Amino acid sequence: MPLESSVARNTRLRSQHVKMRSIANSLLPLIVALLIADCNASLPRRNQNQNRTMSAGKAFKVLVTHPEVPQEGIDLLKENCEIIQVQSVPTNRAELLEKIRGVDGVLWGGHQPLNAEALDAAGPQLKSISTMSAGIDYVDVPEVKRRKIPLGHTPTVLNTAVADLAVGLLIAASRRFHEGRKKIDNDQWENYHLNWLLGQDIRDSTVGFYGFGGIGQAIAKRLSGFDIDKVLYTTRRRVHKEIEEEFNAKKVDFDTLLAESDFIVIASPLTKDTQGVFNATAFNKMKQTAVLINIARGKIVNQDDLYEALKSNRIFSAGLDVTDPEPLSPTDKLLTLDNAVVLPHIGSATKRTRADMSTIAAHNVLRGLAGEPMLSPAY
Ligand SMILES: O=CC(=O)O
Repeated sequence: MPLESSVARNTRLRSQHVKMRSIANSLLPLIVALLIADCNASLPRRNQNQNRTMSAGKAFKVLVTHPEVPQEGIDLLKENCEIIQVQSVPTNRAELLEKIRGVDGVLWGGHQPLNAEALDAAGPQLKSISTMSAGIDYVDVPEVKRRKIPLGHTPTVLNTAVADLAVGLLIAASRRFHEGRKKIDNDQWENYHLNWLLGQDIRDSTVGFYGFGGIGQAIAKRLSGFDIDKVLYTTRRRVHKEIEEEFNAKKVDFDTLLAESDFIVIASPLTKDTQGVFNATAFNKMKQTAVLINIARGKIVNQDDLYEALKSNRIFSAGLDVTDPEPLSPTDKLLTLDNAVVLPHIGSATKRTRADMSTIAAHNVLRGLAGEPMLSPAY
């Protein structure tokens, strides 16, 4: 039998990896459902016993810090816990600090600071907290850790919603949607010019990811249908070889990412190391035709420098779901630009995703109360 050539072998292995990964991806919702079912089965029994020994009432008091947390999560908590809920929107800090006093668990349903002030107000009996977000830059994690309080968050369930939106922004920014719409509004429809509103092609492009975790990979998966040439990524740690193979992705340093990418997608957490890294120096290293997408956190970009880079056409355009600050003022200079597509931080804003986020957050809280590992621990 002829020996298989190394090219044929690599192709076969790559196709096996892709198949395995696609099976794993399609099983993900099932795995989450099974985990949830497992929680449903185990936690009530445990807590019913605790209720019995406590003889009356629910075992735990849980504060939900937002009145609009989807019912799915509230119903889960209600089975075992007495719920106290903040009623004000936007959250009134005084109400939150008053209601948090003496609770055992907290479902932190907004992006207001979760810090020593809130933890002190709660008191030492607090044993479990979950945010309802992937990013936790508004949480003083060292302070929560120091008090040994389990902390959960809700990554993964929002990957697809955020990735869909990122692709939308990438197309909108590269094909000048915002500028085109303004032309209609201003009665400047000039399509008798052949070179009117020409954009950047996605096909054959190099897409660079600053941060290549679950959300970055979900975006790359979607873009693989757009005939892109290659994926570069900059992260602290290299991702698994199988993932690199699946997306034809290569880890590069930041300067290479800037210099070689046609599209740069920011998909990393905001930390002291990532804050402001996309500044004038970085924009000056990018291609003049480059499109910048940010679905992560506004503060990773120096927004004044971005404004200058867009205004002077140093880079082609930007698509931003996140800004600094949020909400952005309606008079912000960024909004005057034709080549900036700006959205009001709606990456995870779909009905199903919000419901899933509340479900995972509720299970995190219940598991923390039961002294069990959370579904998605934040540390
Ligand atoms: O930005 C949204 C999140 O971090 O969940």
